[in-house]
Amino acid sequence: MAKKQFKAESKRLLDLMIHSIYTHKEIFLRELISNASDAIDKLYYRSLTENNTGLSREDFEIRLDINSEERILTISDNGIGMTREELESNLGTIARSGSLAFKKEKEAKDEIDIIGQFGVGFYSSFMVSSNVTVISKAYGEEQAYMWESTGSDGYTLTECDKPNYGTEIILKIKENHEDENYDEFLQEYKIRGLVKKYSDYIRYPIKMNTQQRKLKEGTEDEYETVIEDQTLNSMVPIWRKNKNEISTEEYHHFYQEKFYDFSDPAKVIHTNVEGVSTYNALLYIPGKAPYNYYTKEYEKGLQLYSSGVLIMDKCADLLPDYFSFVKGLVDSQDLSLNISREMLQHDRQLKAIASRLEKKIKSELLEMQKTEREKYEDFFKNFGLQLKYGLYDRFGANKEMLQDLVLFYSSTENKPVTLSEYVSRMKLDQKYIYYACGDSVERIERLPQTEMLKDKGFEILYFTDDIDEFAIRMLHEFDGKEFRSVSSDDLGFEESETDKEAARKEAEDYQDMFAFMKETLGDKVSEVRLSQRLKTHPVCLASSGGLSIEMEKILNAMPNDEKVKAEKVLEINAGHQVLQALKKAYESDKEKAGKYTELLYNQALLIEGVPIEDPVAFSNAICDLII
Ligand SMILES: Nc1ncnc2c1ncn2[C@@H]1O[C@H](COP(=O)(O)OP(=O)(O)OP(=O)(O)O)[C@@H](O)[C@H]1O
Repeated sequence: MAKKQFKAESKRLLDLMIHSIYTHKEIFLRELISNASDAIDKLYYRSLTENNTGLSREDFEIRLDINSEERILTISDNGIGMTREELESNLGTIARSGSLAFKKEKEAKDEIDIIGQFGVGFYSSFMVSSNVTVISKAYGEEQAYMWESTGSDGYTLTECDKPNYGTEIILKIKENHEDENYDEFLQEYKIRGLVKKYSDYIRYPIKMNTQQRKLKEGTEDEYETVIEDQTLNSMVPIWRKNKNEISTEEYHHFYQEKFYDFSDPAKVIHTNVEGVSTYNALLYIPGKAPYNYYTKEYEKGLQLYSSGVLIMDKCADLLPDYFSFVKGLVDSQDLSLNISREMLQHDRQLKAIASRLEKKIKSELLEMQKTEREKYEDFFKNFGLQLKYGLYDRFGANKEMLQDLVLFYSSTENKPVTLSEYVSRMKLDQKYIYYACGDSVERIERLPQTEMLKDKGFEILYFTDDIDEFAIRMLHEFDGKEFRSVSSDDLGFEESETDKEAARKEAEDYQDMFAFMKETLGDKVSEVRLSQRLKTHPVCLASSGGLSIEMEKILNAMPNDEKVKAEKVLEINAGHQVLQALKKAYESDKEKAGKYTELLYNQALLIEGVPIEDPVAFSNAICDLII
């Protein structure tokens, strides 16, 4: 059976394409400039492969011209141009890319950087123009041609005059519309901004006659407007330069301009990778956390460039959440872009790049931790919380990546330390990595629960952020050592048999009294017992379940109705006189013993920073004692 060709209503197809591919009208300029750059690249390629062209790289340029009265914007280039047939096939056939064909035919060469591949970019000009005229003369040809279309009812192709080879795209910009402002595409300021945004790193100069206010010659305070030919683009991207050609100031200046920060970055990471995925990346770790960093408004992501053209301003997939503070950009020729160049078709290459960047960021941070400790501590003050959220996130799946980067304040070093530094200092008889939780270092410093551990010379990590204990629970252990809260049931002390026996006997002596105290407190505590961890303080609270008292405090402060309850144990210091006073009261006056019990329990809550249930009753009980 004879095969039939698909038929397409080209007018409808064009309309559909113009209005559905791109989300931002302004990208038409990026597309036309990219085409001009491709055309120049093709001619430049020819000059490299043919000896007698007499062309050199400096001869090439792209020009923009605004005629706001006539509503005309012109983009011209002195590239390879198009013959009649090429105009017909390239601009008369939707989705035919002469550039892709060229690239395939010539195979990639270092000096050229062809951008076009889908054969649709040109038509984006109809998003902003009521009429598009293309005047083109192919290099080496005598005759120039004019292609003209309104984008809806076909095109005309006629002979015309054009002195030099190259192409001119003349756009008749649409009239303003109720909800569309087209006038802006006739404003020098806007056009200059668009070139900077999307086409700053096109490798040929993009020139425009611009109006400049200048001091009138021979005067001191008279100004005049002069027309000056200006190159609008930077051309050579800083990240494609050799590292040793770039000064720290240059790196910092670029950062401040591009990412709107007043302060210098804490670290610059510049990497050029070749291999399975080839890319350049220039990353910065900010010196200060942006004011909205820990809010929902903060958007993470790196700028993504393909062959020097901006594809995406904030590509979130390039950064994991825990490194969301990193700013910067990635430039790669290997990306499979979708037709609008607004997204990536499938993210395999992107994933590969992201995973390498992640490792690079980690190794640079570790290096900073090792060689520039103060700077690292500053960095951690800014972004440490995010790293700790990262540890907690996804049930600790990022443990390997993050556990070496976190710092906690140390009771013995009096400064933030890493987990491996802690482990390296652990005593021979020390079973666990100890930690204590509280609102501030000063407050934890005074916690009775830390007394015995400190006395034995054990180091304690102070957890002052709400997330700390949750994050560490996800870690479970570090370097084979489990974490233990100073308030937990078992602190892992090695006790001799005689000590154990003495403790057992002592506990037996108070068994009945503790049962009485437990009964008095009801389900507020799960047990009353002698303490292993106190030295001078009379009482403290310990927790015996999976949920610590600190976690209870944090979870209950969250804005939801579900309240949780940690299992609390009231511990009494065996060496404190209060125990004898209690015993005396228990034996002679049960009512008094009951009051003492309530008082001690409330005291323990206060020390812990947990609000007491009935402050009035508590203060009355103290008054009763005084009277
Ligand atoms: N200024 C120009 N000079 C020479 N040829 C051009 C010019 N502009 C467009 N062309 C030709 O027209 C073809 C179609 O252009 P169009 O912008 O629609 O697609 P493309 O650039 O190939 O691909 P993409 O859709 O990815 O941009 C190009 O491939 C190129 O061969």
